[in-house]
Amino acid sequence: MTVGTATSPTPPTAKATWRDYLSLTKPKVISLLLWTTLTAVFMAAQGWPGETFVQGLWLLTVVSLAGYASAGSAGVFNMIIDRDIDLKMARTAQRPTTSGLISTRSAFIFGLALQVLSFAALWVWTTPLAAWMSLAGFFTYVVVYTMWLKRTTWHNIVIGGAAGCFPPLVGWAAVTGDLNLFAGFLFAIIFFWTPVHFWALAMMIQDEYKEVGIPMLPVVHGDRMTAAQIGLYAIYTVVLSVMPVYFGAVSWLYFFSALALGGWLLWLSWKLYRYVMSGGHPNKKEMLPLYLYSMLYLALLFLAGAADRVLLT
Ligand code: HEM
Ligand SMILES: CC(C)=CCC/C(C)=C/CC/C(C)=C/COP(=O)(O)OP(=O)(O)O
Repeated sequence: MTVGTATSPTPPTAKATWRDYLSLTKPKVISLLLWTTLTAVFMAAQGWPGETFVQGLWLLTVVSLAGYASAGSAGVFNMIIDRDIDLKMARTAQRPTTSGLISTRSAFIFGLALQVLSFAALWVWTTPLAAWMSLAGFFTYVVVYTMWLKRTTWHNIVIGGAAGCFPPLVGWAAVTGDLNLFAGFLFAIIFFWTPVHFWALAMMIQDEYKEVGIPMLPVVHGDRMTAAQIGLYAIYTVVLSVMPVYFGAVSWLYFFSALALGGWLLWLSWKLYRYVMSGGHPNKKEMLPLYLYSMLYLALLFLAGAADRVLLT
């Protein structure tokens, strides 16, 4: 997490570098989004995703670059739309769109170019459905979450969080040109995981959200309600994560991994719930483990899914 301090706009003489443009794409967040895309490629292919080594490598390269460009473009538009509130929060005040280092016009052209290139590349070199799925993710994040829900309701990240569920569908559709029930489970797992991931963080930085009037759950309904909702969503996530085993889509390797990983997610959520219910105040020491583990959880769960389907199913 980057923690900065609000500063005045950068002088117009300062020149943006490629690193500044890269930062608009939210690279760290994308790394996990892309991981869910690439592991889904292997889950769909149930092996190397091509008839020859080169074919598979080509598909992985296209999906990685186009997936990055699409999610990156969504990040760029998010930073353009949110530049007024980003300027007022220490965590986001240094962004090139808020400091004025990159103009709105340049950011817009950059974001649009990334999205157009990504859509075309997925369409031409993978499948049209993969291109549509990435556009759906982009639309959900930029329009549904950022423009509509983020500033209006605490349900913002539950509904808007659907954006982050599209990357595995992009990977799956890139291989098969189709979607199935298992791909639907991958979508659902991320859908229910997102509130656990985000609300743990939102509790820590709720003062900033409050100051800029963003109605995140801890701001609107307090810590107890947030801790309870985190617990509920953690239960949904773990239950959903083991369900594909029942349908025979994955086997024991995934099953035991999902149980172990999920067990720890439940334990950390329970610990947080107990702490908050006993009157404890949200702080880094208490919230950080769940926030950080949530990301490891998702990464390892998807890895287990890919390993299982490639080696065993
Ligand atoms: C609407 C849904 C989501 C919201 C509101 C959200 C919000 C956030 C926020 C505010 C941060 C802190 C970033 C920072 O410190 O600048 C963060 C970090 C992160 N998020 Fe999410 N997130 C969401 C969904 C996702 C999804 C679906 C993924 C990947 C599958 C993801 C992966 C990450 C990663 C890897 C980080 C760590 C980034 C870092 O260390 O800088 N997030 N998230
Ligand atoms: C397939 C495809 C294109 C998917 C896009 C999915 C996507 C980009 C999800 C991002 C989730 C995320 C970082 C939310 C934080 O936004 P925020 O505005 O609450 O965070 P901030 O305050 O750090 O800007």
